[in-house]
Amino acid sequence: MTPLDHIRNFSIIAHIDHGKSTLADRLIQTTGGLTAREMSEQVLDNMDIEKERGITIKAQTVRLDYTAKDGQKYVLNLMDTPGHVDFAYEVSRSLAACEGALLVVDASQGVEAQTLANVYQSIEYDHEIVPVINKIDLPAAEPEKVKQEIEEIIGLPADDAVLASAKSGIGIDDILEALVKRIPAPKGDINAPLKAMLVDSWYDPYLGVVILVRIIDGSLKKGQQIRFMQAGTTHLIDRVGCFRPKIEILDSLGPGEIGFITAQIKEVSQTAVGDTITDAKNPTSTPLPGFKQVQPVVFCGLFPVDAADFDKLKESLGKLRLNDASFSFEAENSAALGFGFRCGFLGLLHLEIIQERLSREYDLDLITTAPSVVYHLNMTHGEGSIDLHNPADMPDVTRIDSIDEPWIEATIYVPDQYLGAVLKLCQDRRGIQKDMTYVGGRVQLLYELPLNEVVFDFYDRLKSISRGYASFDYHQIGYREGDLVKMTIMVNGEVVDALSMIVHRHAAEGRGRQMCQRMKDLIPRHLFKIPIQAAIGGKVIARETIGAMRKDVTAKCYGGDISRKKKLLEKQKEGKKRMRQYGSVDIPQEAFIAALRMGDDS
Ligand SMILES: Nc1nc2c(ncn2[C@@H]2O[C@H](COP(=O)(O)OP(=O)(O)OP(=O)(O)O)[C@@H](O)[C@H]2O)c(=O)[nH]1
Repeated sequence: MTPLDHIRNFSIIAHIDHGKSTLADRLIQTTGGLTAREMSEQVLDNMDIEKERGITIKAQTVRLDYTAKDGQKYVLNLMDTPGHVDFAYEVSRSLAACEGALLVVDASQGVEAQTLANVYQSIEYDHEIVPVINKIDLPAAEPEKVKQEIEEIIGLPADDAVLASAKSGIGIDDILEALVKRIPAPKGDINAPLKAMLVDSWYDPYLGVVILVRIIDGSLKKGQQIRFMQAGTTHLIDRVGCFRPKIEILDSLGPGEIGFITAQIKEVSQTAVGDTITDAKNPTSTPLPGFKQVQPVVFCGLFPVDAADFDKLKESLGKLRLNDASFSFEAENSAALGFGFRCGFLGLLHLEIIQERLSREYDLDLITTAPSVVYHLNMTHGEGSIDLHNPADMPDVTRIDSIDEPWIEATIYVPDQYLGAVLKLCQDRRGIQKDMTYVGGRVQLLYELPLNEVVFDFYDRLKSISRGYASFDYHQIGYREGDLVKMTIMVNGEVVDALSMIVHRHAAEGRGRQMCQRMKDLIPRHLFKIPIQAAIGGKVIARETIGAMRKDVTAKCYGGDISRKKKLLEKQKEGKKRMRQYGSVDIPQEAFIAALRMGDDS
């Protein structure tokens, strides 16, 4: 156990790509957590996808030993935090376990939307914040300008900001000293009953469920009976340890310390993040406030391209959920796509990551239906209100009084040469401008937007119209009534349930036309005409027709017998009739995928 005044708990907060993971690696290397040889690039990002995309998904904690210039030995607990908006809740829980934060800002980019969102959270937790201006090795670095931005935009003094390059190792010692000197030591009472925060948990194939804890009071050791206060369950601790980043087993964890425990727990779902862990026999009387439960906000259907893969998909989703309690799935049946699952995600990136892991790690070929948000339907005839997760399930309009949709408040930073395009994008997406401020050569925009307009492709569009320079962050601000309708797509008179979507009435026609055109290009000609229609209720708002392909059955009978020719033509007609009768149109899988991939030209 480390004495309280020799512990420092901190997280690193930054906008995506400003160098958090590189800095974390450098700190681990400098304090001897890993030798240079062991140091594979970015050890904290340990999932393949994280490495490839260069983003951090799961927050990790590493214990560092540091002998400061004052000759004292300190234990520094570093919590890595993810940078993407979809995972903002993980930032929040890591911050709750610390007393301070390193605020990393890229010297060539300056303060970005996420820097701001994260730093405000950190301020809410009363953290001591140490600004670090990273990447000063870059020729485009402008540390003085960035200091000014930190002061003007965030309102933090930046005189003593540390200038650093995580890549070339400049300023690393200064950062370590600043951590010891400026971040306060944790408080706690070893003699009080155990009180610890369940910070995070994940499934490890060798250890079972691993629980990351921050001890407030008391201590934790092997063989101790603990109770999760919120869940009301009791468990026997079988391991106590920390990450350096390699696992190290410890005798115990004391106040102020961060480490992990295992207690033969089989599923992550049994461990609620934010729960208070206490001693089963001598419990604390005051549990921690806990965290808000995260709710999936974006839903879509996942269907196997090959129907035989259904069981495999089910099993794979179950495995993924073991480690990610924030996504949900339940079986769904679509007339167009067969058996699949309706899945809920924290955002589009989360959706893409799960989708990619399913195809890469589990070798599954999938069709994803259009992502949708959760609508509140206020029903007539005293039926109350219901949550709609799947547009295909929308009840008859006569039973619906009004529809509420989720709204967000978005902060966008954009260099002023792209301002016009960004304003237009926000306007097109029904945005309401709340504020616009100039900071240096950039503009900070505050917009209220319906989430439904953002989930499709807003982020991608924003990046492409600003050549990657705009940054974006958002949080939900509640539900508002909207003039929303369900649009269905009919192919040959039959509703294709997988293509149903909820849209704003004014956008319906445009979207409908676009869908019909895409389907027209993608469905091959058949022996009969195929109308493709977009409709609201019974009313068709857009229509395309795929012309019939006339198979030249008579081609083979050159010359000769007219009666034989006639007979063949008759037969062909019959065939046509049968096709029409069944109403069966072969829609290739690519058609769904392409039709659902709106955006490229919307
Ligand atoms: N030139 C230079 N490049 C750096 C420095 N620090 C990080 N980088 C590079 O910047 C890119 C982003 O760094 P990461 O450490 O992955 O950024 P991050 O903030 O952890 O990103 P997320 O994990 O996605 O939130 C990488 O290509 C790094 O090699 C630096 O000091 N100088």
